[in-house]
Amino acid sequence: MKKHNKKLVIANWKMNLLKDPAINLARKISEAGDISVDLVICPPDLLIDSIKSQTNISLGAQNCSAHAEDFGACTGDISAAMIKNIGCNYVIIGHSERRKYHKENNDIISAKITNAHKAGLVAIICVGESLEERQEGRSHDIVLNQLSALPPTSTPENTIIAYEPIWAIGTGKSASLTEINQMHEYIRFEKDFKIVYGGSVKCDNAKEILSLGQVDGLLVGAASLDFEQFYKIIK
Ligand SMILES: O=C[C@H](O)COP(=O)(O)O
Repeated sequence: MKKHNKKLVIANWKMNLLKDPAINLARKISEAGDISVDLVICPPDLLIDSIKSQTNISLGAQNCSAHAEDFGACTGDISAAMIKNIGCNYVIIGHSERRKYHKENNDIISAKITNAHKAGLVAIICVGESLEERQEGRSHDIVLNQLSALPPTSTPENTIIAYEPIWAIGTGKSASLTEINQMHEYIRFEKDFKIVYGGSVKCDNAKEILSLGQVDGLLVGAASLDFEQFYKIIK
């Protein structure tokens, strides 16, 4: 049974935008009226401080360190405590691009979620199967295994689950409404948290996806980089 009424739209800018266009986009979004959803933008880390100081948008990071300490000899890492300190309230963890390019497994993802919770951040945990896994009928098992990375600190208040089938990310082919609703229902049976959908969300399919009973919101990649399109989504 769906319990969460307010829709949430999370923009994942990934590794895109230089400083000036990023600030311009964030300011346009911040100053836009008639926004009917809760909104979170996850820019590249280097842009967070500038956007924080020039807009009133709620912000998140796209990753955090798995290291157990907030500070230390961990070259290139940014801790959850640092992300919180710079003014973010959210962090995306376990995106399929990080699972693929950085070989993140359940142990690493679990450590990152624990760190996010300890820092007072809401962890947005990405789960989803590949096309091959779906065709083999293993979607539920894959997602269930990914959900097992959630540490005992996870609650509906500090954790959001993003269902992102890998075959729908950046392909222009989103999952069908039935596929989305069924997987969200399955996830909710395991974890009754806020569950958002990601994967080729555009202005022309966002409304019907958001209207699904099991969908609490969206995680938007490419379409969040274009103001006109993103505004139609959040309006
Ligand atoms: O985090 C966002 C997802 O990877 C979706 O990306 P996309 O909207 O470009 O398909």
